[in-house]
Amino acid sequence: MTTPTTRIKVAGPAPYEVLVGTDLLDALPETLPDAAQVALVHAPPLSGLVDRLCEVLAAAGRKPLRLEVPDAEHGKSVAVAEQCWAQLGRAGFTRTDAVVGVGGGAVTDLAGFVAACWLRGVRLVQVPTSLLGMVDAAIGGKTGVNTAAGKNLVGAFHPPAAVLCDLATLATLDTEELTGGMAEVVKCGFIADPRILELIEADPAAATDPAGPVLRELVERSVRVKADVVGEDLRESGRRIVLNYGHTLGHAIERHEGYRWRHGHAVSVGLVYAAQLARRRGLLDAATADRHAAVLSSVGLPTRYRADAFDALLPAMRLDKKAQGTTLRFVLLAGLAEPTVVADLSEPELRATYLDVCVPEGEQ
Ligand SMILES: NC(=O)c1ccc[n+]([C@@H]2O[C@H](COP(=O)([O-])OP(=O)(O)OC[C@H]3O[C@@H](n4cnc5c(N)ncnc54)[C@H](O)[C@@H]3O)[C@@H](O)[C@H]2O)c1
Ligand SMILES: O=C(O)C(=O)C[C@@H](O)[C@H](O)[C@H](O)COP(=O)(O)O
Ligand SMILES: [Zn+2]
Repeated sequence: MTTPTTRIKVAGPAPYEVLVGTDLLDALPETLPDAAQVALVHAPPLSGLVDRLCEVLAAAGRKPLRLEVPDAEHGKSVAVAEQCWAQLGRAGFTRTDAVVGVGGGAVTDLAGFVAACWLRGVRLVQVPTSLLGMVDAAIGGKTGVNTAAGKNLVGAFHPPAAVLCDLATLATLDTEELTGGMAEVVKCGFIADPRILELIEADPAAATDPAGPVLRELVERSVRVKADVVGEDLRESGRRIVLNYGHTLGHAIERHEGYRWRHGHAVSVGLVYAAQLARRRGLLDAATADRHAAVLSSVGLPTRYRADAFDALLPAMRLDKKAQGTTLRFVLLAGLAEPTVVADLSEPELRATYLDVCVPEGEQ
């Protein structure tokens, strides 16, 4: 069923719109005026959707170029980006041509990085097809790949010219992937829009129904939170850091798991950890801290991690992009929707709080 399209503006040096609705795929050519060639970066699970986008582009007189890449985090590497650049070179891709990322956050991060580097930056449109991609990864211009050193350590800021969030594409998304996306939705609830938390708490099943109105409202609210922040601070020189709530431990867990854990699942544990750090500090009341695990587990997200992992996680946390020199910086809450940055956390404090989020020995 076709539904009205919501248009959410993202401010900044080159403003753009995030469109949320259904049947948005036909809108792709108009987001790319003058592009003769359009490279569609996608993983195998989205090849059917890319067939349709190729037809739409061809009907509009554009030449589509399919760049199929390995799925999920396997595609998010310098080696895969290099293969994409080789294909762009063979096709004679110029600065008036464009790159489109079609898929989950891993593909939109990779496609963005490919576009940011080719000829030092060509036009990019994102067509996110996972919940996480729609509410977070495809918006705001953070692009990048993983390296042996860690998660997203190589990348560039390269905002898209448009983002098309076609909710109908969520119909084929695996339930666990949808659940992963809910971690970033919950993050938006805690850092900026508590109505998100109320909607999930009122009916977690409705909140995770991909065809239902509640999920649409959650997507729109989360997009507004992200758009508001990145529109003000594209390059993370200030406020944007709040979007990293839960990610210091989250990224360390992803690396520790060799990227076999989903991003959202790792961030979920990271959110609970950050809440407990704030509670121990006396920054956050116990009820709001405990609300984190309650709302995250209500939608099926994990809230605990291995008890024996802290010594491996700490050095990974130190590689976080928020670190300044040897000082780790955490985004914590000083109240509901009151994010703040805390830099003076000691190792004993980090270790003691880890006990609050770890699975007891013997249950791992
Ligand atoms: N740039 C940013 O601001 C930002 C923000 C948040 C997360 N991220 C990154 O996003 C990535 C996680 O994204 P994700 O959770 O979307 O995971 P993902 O990209 O790995 O996708 C998960 C799986 O779902 C499949 N999939 C996606 N859409 C589908 C659909 N409609 N139907 C069927 N299968 C579909 C994918 O092919 C993949 O197998 C991480 O790499 C994370 O670092 C980036
Ligand atoms: O957009 C942002 O800024 C974020 O921090 C959003 C995060 O959800 C996202 O996972 C992002 O990729 C993390 O960025 P990083 O700079 O910590 O790699
Ligand atoms: Zn994230």
